[in-house]
Amino acid sequence: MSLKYALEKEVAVAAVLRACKLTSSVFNKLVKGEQLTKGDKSPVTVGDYAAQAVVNTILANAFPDDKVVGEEDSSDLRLETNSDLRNRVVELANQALTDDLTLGDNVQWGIGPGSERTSGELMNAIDRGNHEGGKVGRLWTLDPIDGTKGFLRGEQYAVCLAFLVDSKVQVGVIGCPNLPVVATNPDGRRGCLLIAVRGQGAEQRSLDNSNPQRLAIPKFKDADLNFLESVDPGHSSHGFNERVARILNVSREPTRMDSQAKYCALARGDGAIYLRMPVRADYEEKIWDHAAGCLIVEEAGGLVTDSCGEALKFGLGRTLGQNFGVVGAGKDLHSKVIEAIKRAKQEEAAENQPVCLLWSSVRFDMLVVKSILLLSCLMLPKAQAEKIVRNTDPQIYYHGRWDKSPGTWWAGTGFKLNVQNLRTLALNLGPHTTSPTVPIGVSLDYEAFVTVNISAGNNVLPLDSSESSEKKNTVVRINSWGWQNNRVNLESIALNADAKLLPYTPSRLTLQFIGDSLSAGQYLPQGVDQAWPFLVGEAFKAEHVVVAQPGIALTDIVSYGNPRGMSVQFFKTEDSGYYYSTDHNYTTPWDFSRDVPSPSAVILHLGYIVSTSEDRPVHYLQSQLNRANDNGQNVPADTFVQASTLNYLVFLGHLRKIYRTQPLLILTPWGWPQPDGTVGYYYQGKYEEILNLWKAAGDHSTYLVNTTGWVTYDDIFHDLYGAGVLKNSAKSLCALVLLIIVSISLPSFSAMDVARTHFGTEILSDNEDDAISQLRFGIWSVCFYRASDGDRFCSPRHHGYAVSIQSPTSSDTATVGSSWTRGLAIHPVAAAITFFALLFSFSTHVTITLVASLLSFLAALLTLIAFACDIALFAFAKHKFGDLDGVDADTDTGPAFWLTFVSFFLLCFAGCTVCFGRRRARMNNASSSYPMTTSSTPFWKRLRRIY
Ligand SMILES: Nc1ncnc2c1ncn2[C@@H]1O[C@H](COP(=O)(O)O)[C@@H](OP(=O)(O)O)[C@H]1O
Ligand SMILES: [Mg+2]
Repeated sequence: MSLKYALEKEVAVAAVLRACKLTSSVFNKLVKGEQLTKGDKSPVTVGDYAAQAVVNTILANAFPDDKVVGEEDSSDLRLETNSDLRNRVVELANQALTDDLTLGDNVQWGIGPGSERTSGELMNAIDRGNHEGGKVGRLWTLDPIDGTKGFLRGEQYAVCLAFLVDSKVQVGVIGCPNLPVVATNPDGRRGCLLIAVRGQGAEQRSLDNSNPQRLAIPKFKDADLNFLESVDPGHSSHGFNERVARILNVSREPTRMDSQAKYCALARGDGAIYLRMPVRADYEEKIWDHAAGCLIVEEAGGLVTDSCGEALKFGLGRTLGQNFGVVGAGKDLHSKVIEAIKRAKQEEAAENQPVCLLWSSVRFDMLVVKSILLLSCLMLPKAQAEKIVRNTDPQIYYHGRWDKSPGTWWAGTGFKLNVQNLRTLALNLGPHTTSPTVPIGVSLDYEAFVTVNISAGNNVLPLDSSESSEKKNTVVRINSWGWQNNRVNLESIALNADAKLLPYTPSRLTLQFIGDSLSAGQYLPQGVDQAWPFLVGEAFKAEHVVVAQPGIALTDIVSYGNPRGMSVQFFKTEDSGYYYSTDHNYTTPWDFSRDVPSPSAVILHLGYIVSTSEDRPVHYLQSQLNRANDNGQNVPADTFVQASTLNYLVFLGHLRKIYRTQPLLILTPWGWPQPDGTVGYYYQGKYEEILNLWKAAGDHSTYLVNTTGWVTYDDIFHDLYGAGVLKNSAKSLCALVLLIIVSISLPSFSAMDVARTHFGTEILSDNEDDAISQLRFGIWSVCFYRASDGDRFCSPRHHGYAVSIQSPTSSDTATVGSSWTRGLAIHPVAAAITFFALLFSFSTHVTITLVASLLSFLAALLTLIAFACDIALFAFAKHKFGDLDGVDADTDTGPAFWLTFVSFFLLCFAGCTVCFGRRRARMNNASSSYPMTTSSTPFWKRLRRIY
């Protein structure tokens, strides 16, 4: 019978010893050029690669089914430009693998003379370390050279290998080629091997695998306490350690060394406390940097946790996720350190108060000043420390497509949070954030989205915390709404310290939309947040993902600046840039497994962008605005459906591989409405053809949604191209011209009379000596036509004129007094108001167009009153002259009468167009809240509207 994990321990020891021999030999011979800089700016040498190749080769032979999480991967090494480096790695690895067998070695582990591997085999061996880790099963984690910077300086580094079962470390082996065997004799023999198996204790051997010694952490007297910390201040906060040291009365200087050699030193009692507090909020500790050391310390009688006292979580993947900081110490001391860390955090928060900062900077000899400042500092409410939520926190509910940076990709991409006791919220954004700002929509508790502009760095969102009450939950929804080139590179989220992040419960209905500019919300004041897919998603209270971009074609062609069509872009993107940046390449497949929950239905609206110009007539406004290139990409209908490699049917096929059972809803494009009310449809009949072919291929959960007649001219062009504004302004303009002509009236325009009377008999008027045959009523004067020669004579221009007619047979007279003509002056007033309505109607601002609308209605009302005056004058004159003795009079309405009538209707229509015709206004209504939250009454009613 053998002890548990004896074989794993033996294999790990053999592998680490060979790797140590390799790395020690390489150090002395390392030449310029034998090192690379990784993406995270950390160095990696031929030693790191070769050591990983050796250890992984041994593990693959001994335990072929075991998974490995290793620090390095071979992608850089495989590049042709790095062939020298690769050859060197192969040479070093083969030297180590073929070295003679020593005691305990087994030839079946792929070692010993004759065990050379090819370059390809060794590269593959390195990449066996690419496993993502996880909670269950057997797993190894390897850091081939931990503390690479120390290694390059010739100081401490370590080869670290740990074996885990179901995320618990069972075996840990660390080789430290430069660690003195006895700490008190730093110039003595160097090279230690530390080994621990869970439940079996920890031991140290020398690097020739001899001289085993059991390890036990000693009890430290207060005076002997000291810290073990990283050399690199970018890896662990030296300042915070100093603060904790002060609280614990630690007087000894900290021991700084690179790598997990610190854990070894702790397990041997060379130092008392391992403390590693994060410097960067977004950095997550890697499992290979802690697993082996953690077990060695624990088996030596110590405890390793995060800075809150929580166990380190090795089952989350390649990192420790949310574990914040790492603390290791003997069991008795550990709880004191955690307590001291807590106090240090509070102190740090309090010192963020300016008064406290002042206090700490005043010299001690200014005792009075210092005392006053201290008192004020203590009396001030404690500054709120922040709770930093990293972008990898599983409680962040991401939606849409995020690239690796991580950055939002398509419009509408964002995240949701469910926060208890929320008071402050700041977004820390990385350098990939679009400059200078990105507009985001923010909605609290399903209220309407409000726009906030944010940029790289720290962005405090303007929440109104006045209504805060403890223990309430707030659902925060945030998304980037810009329809193009708007990326939010989320590094972390800062909440008030006492806020608690809870899981967000997504709606059971999730809709995936795929579309183009109309779906992306191009030109809408709030982009995709006002576009149809977003509104549909909101109306259904669904989670929704919009994958849409202006000008995007279905087929793989260059289209309006998009180098690839949707049939490529839907599935792939690059990971750290946008089209307009140089690193755009569409090579990284999207990870669809992150779509949780996966969509209940997929809704497609594609086709317009690629259609032929015959199918889609150039619309009225386009021709007006001379947008010459916007007449389709001329993809023939048959190609669109089938025949080329990236067409609708192939696209559906690719979609089906991801969305195996979900209904696919194919919307026929809305069509292109013309001002005359007709709609130009394109690819007519082709969508039915697609569906039939698709069904014939065996798919029966795809449906056609025929949108014929759904969209009219007003729906599209009011807001998109300002057509509504033009149409509306045109009505006001016509009304204005008519009213001005009417207002000028007689005598300037002889035909612009409100009413006119023809006399069959020659009669006399007060105003004219000769007999007259006709008179015309204008706004400012009356004109007479002489019976003898037809000449015209007008009364002087006057506001409120009068006219009298005498009966030729009696002394009877008929008078139209000034009270009947005075009211006609309302015509120019209506014209003036119409002028202002016209001016305001050119604006696209909602409030101003509303004012334009009101002014149009006011002008219409005045025109109506003017028209009533016209009617009254006409009716009175007809009655008065008709009743006159012996007079044959025929009174009729004049052109001004009817122009006033037409102006009234034009103004009514102009007012209605602005008020009711705006698609934007309807969209705003449709985006009202969707109260599906589980929390009771929302307590943050809305964002403070200060932006
Ligand atoms: N910002 C950061 N914060 C904490 N640790 C970091 C870090 N950047 C890199 N590291 C890790 O710190 C390790 C070294 O730890 P130490 O500072 O204790 O020697 C590095 O291991 P490698 O040297 O294997 O890359 C690396 O994994
Ligand atoms: Mg490391």
